[in-house]
Amino acid sequence: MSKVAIIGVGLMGGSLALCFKGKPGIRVAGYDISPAELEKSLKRGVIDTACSTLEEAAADADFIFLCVPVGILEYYMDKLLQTTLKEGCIISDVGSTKASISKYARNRITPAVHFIGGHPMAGSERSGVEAAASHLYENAFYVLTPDESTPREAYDRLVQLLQYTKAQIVRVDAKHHDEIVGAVSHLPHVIAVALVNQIARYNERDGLYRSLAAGGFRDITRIASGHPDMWRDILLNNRHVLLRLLRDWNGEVAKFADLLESGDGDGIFKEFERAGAFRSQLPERRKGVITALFDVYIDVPDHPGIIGQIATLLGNHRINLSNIHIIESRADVPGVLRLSFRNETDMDAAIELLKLHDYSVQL
Ligand SMILES: NC(=O)c1ccc[n+]([C@@H]2O[C@H](COP(=O)([O-])OP(=O)(O)OC[C@H]3O[C@@H](n4cnc5c(N)ncnc54)[C@H](O)[C@@H]3O)[C@@H](O)[C@H]2O)c1
Ligand SMILES: O=C(O)C(=O)C[C@]1(C(=O)O)C=C[C@@H](O)C=C1
Repeated sequence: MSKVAIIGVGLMGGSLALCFKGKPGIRVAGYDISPAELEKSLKRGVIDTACSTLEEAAADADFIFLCVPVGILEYYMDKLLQTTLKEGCIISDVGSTKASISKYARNRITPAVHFIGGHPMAGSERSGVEAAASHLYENAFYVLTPDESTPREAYDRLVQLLQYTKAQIVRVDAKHHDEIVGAVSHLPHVIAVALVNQIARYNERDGLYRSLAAGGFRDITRIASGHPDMWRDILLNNRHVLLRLLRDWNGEVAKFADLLESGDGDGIFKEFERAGAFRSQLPERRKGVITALFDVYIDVPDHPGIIGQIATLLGNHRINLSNIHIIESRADVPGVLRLSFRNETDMDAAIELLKLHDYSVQL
């Protein structure tokens, strides 16, 4: 029997619990500061056992997931390291920033247990266990940030458990994660909130602003309804990255002001054209925009049936392909195919096989 302890059974923790609960050989224990939340998660069947203390949840656990706001991760890390944990226990988290908690853990962790930071790139503006769903992570990227001191065995064990989320695991350096996620998640939240507050200010003098706010405003501002506690912690934690991003953002806004001032229609057209082209390349059916690390690119000659041949070749060798995408396909140039795999093992096996069949493979 494996015991999984979820600390903070809200949207993210509750969704993880739902992925693991009822799976063969797994028991899910939950702890939350709010007895009401914990009671709800037990009633909803999200966890097997509700624990009234952190120590009770952590005792004998094989995996502990910290699913609390970023600002209290270090506090819980300390508390966990003061309790008796099972030898080989893996502590992970789902916090939206990774550099500080990874560094904090690295400086304190004892050899008997492991910390591997995590961040599923999925979520919503809602919070609490009512919003939890077993499919929340499906097809999303799930970042893990092990470092050079993380034993391979522990990393593999965590990846194995996370297969139940049906997410695509990507391994990223913690600082690199914070830079990219600062740009693709934290900055957009700041922009959405600032925009809503600007319009709310106009609406105070003329209520027609709110009435006429239609699809466009709703689409770009859904994320402005995120939980203030959670976002305060994230933004403060990643503030050095965000300050740099906001300076860049000011530049983008200033560029538009210049284009408008000079009446530069071509310039405006080009801005929209460039944005549309990039946006159309965002991964489909996925909930984040971090580049998959399990992608390979192959040059393919321009002849009919080539995609089928490659898919069949991989299929015959039981290598699971999660996506196939034609990047370039013109009569006068060789095509480029992007093959995506769910994990490193499949990707490595595919590279070996394709090279054996004389394909030119690039990572
Ligand atoms: N919401 C998202 O879209 C999203 C996505 C990815 C990662 N995250 C990260 O996941 C973490 C949890 O976010 P969430 O959206 O699940 O929030 P949530 O509010 O839905 O859940 C947090 C849970 O933690 C509990 N909690 C709060 N303080 C606690 C404490 N001191 N001790 C024990 N439990 C405590 C709350 O009662 C709640 O049940 C955050 O670190 C956040 O950055 C959120
Ligand atoms: O979809 C949303 O509502 C989210 O805000 C999810 C989102 C994101 O920005 O993509 C928000 C915070 C996370 O840490 C990860 C994902």
